[in-house]
Amino acid sequence: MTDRPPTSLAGTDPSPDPLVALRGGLVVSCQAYPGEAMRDPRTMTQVALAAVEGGAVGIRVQGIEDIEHVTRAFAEAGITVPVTGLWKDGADGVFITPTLRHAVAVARAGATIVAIDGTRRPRPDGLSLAATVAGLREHTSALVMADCGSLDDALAARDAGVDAVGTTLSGYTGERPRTQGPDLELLAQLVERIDLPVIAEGRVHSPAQARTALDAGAWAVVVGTAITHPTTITGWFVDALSA
Ligand SMILES: CC(=O)N[C@H](C=O)[C@@H](O)[C@H](O)[C@H](O)COP(=O)(O)O
Repeated sequence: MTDRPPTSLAGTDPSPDPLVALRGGLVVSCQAYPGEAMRDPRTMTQVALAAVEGGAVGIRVQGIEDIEHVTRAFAEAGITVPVTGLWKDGADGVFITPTLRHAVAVARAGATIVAIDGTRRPRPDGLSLAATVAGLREHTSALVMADCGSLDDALAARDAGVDAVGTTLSGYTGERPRTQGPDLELLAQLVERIDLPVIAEGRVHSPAQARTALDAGAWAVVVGTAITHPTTITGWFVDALSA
């Protein structure tokens, strides 16, 4: 791994198209879970700012308060790095920005890209994915990323009119095995079949894996846990020492 100088905080990418700004780069997902020590919008904002200092071309943030906080801080600092927002409601089934109401709230909180559940499972509000995307476009100018768990999900999401698809839910919906690292097989399928930006996300745990995902055709690579979740990272080391 080479050391690289920190990127200037101001205006890291002037591109008006958020997806173009992400191309070929690293998106850092900054999330802390309910009850955790770091679950505080100020903390997640500091983590997001640190990730931008390190060269992230995009940030992914969960929860309305965190999205508001991060986007406000970025605006104040003149940072134009796109923020992908999501709202997790619940912990199983369709829980990543599950309804149109959640999606609109995420966009209104300041996200330029809204990540929504992009699976073929029934949504809690009864709307189809296509109706959700259409509704979001009617109310906001945000782009839509579909968090998918399989090729069939991504094909359906493309047909529903999303702007990008991600491998985010691979290994979590029962359609794909939960691979040790990123699901490179699914990534390759999506790159081959889907004529939209394909974002590699989920279990990218090392720079080498991120590089491999990009070389496999990913538009951008999202890393969460391995950069921003110290409890899990600590556990990796503790496990290694106690093995
Ligand atoms: C399945 C699910 O709920 N994924 C969530 C989606 O936002 C996050 O918990 C993940 O941290 C994120 O996708 C990044 O992945 P990883 O932390 O593995 O780098």
